[in-house]
Amino acid sequence: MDQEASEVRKKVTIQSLQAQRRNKIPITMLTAYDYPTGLACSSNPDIDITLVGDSLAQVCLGHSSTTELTLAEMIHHARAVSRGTAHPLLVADMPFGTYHISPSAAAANAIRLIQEGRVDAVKLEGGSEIVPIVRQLSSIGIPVMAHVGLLPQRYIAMSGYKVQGRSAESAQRVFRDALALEDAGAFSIVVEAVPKELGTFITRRLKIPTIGIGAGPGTSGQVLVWDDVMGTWPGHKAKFVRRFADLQTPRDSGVAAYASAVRDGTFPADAEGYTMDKEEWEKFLAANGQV
Ligand SMILES: Nc1nc(=O)c2c([nH]1)NC[C@@H]1CN(c3ccc(C(=O)N[C@@H](CCC(=O)O)C(=O)O)cc3)CN21
Ligand SMILES: CC(C)C(=O)C(=O)O
Ligand SMILES: [Mg+2]
Repeated sequence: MDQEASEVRKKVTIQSLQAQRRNKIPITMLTAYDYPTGLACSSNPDIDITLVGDSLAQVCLGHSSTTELTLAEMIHHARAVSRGTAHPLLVADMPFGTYHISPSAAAANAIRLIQEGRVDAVKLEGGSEIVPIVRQLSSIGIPVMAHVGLLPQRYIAMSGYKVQGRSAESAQRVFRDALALEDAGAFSIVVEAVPKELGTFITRRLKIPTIGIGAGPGTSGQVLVWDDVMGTWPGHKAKFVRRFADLQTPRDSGVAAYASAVRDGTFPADAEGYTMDKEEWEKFLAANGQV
């Protein structure tokens, strides 16, 4: 990252995020999947956290579910995002299956994400059942962001992407999970697709910052997926998505303008190419039997 960009804002830390929570300055998190989107997140001093979400499986690689993403793929993308990241805290999702087998396997894979993927922290989906894993990672100095509520890696087990915590019993489960994950050492927690009352309640009861996605305005921060924000995701638009830009229209018109200019011969123009001294060109022609 160049000097100029990194001078815009000091590197975000776990401590500075805590301060934002305390001072009620909403935390902004946005996903990125490659070098240019990493640069774009980093270009604005008001982005606090860049997340290399496993949503990249769907929005970037065309898979139908995040469960298809491998650790090697995540490392490859995280490493690219890291090259474009200066001040934001860089977090990567641990892909499905890379942290469930045992705390030591989870640690080995998280270490790869840090060393090879060059991220600052890892994010794990799950509740009380992953407490030993979160405890292990936190205890060896790997910052863990937890993720409760709707867990996209379990869309089959949960029979689809469904709002969580709508009954008293389900809300209790999400709340207890959040408390247990904080106690296990998570530095922050994503709360996905829960009623806004619950998002606010959890935020008030926890000491760590909560980052909501479809959890209402009462969380310590918000996160959205890059392609949802930019209007380039052609798939289903969840209720919590707001499009902040429409990049699809200019993108498609760029493709169309290029194709038509090549077709009608207006591209390339004279100035869009190179020239050769006449003398050299004649020498070349003569050497090839032409006058
Ligand atoms: N483009 C994109 N945006 C995301 O936010 C996202 C991904 N992809 N891929 C990984 C996960 C999957 N996520 C999803 C996907 C669908 C819904 C969804 O359709 N929710 C229903 C809720 C229906 C209900 O229970 O009432 C909705 O209509 O909002 C929510 C989160 C969030 N993540
Ligand atoms: C939507 C966020 C929270 C996420 O987990 C992802 O992008 O994978
Ligand atoms: Mg994810």
